[in-house]
Amino acid sequence: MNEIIDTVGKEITGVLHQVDSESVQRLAEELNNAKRIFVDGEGRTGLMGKAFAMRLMHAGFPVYVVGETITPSIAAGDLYVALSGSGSTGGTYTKADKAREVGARVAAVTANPESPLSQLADHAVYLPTATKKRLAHEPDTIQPLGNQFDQTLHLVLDASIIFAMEAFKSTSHEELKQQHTNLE
Ligand SMILES: O=C([C@H](O)CO)[C@H](O)[C@H](O)COP(=O)(O)O
Repeated sequence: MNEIIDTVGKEITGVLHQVDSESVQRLAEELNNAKRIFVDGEGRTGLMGKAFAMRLMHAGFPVYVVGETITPSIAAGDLYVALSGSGSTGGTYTKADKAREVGARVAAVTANPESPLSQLADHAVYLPTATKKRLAHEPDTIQPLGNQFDQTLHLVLDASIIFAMEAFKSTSHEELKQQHTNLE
């Protein structure tokens, strides 16, 4: 068991060292410049998106998760954050396309820089990880399906919030705590 935990940790550390930090910094700038932020992704990728959206809300960003009951329509000046390891998931691509059509900006986080989503996005962060597709350029992994992408996604998105908080908001831990639900 120790060996598995150790290998998973090494996989993620290795990938994180290859992420272009400037592209993550630019994502943080996109978050800060957006009128409102709409986070989207399917399956486990979408679950990482929900964790990201929750923390953005605590940090004071106007954010929605696409598909949730009270999410309004997207408009010009907003940012659609499209999360997809493959970059080819139909629903995410179609919604990104729609978001651009109405004048919103699109930021993608994906493991495939050649994917349709990467081509469409105004800004893309590339995570050089293994996905469920197991494409030729993807690294080896002991983990199933898109675990390596999902884990890296979670850490990189959290890092982008920390950067945005430090650079643009100076939000204190106490302020974040104030935003945390008190209905639990
Ligand atoms: O749920 C998923 C699957 O378990 C892979 O780990 C994916 O996140 C879902 O299928 C969406 O795929 P991508 O758009 O390629 O991230």
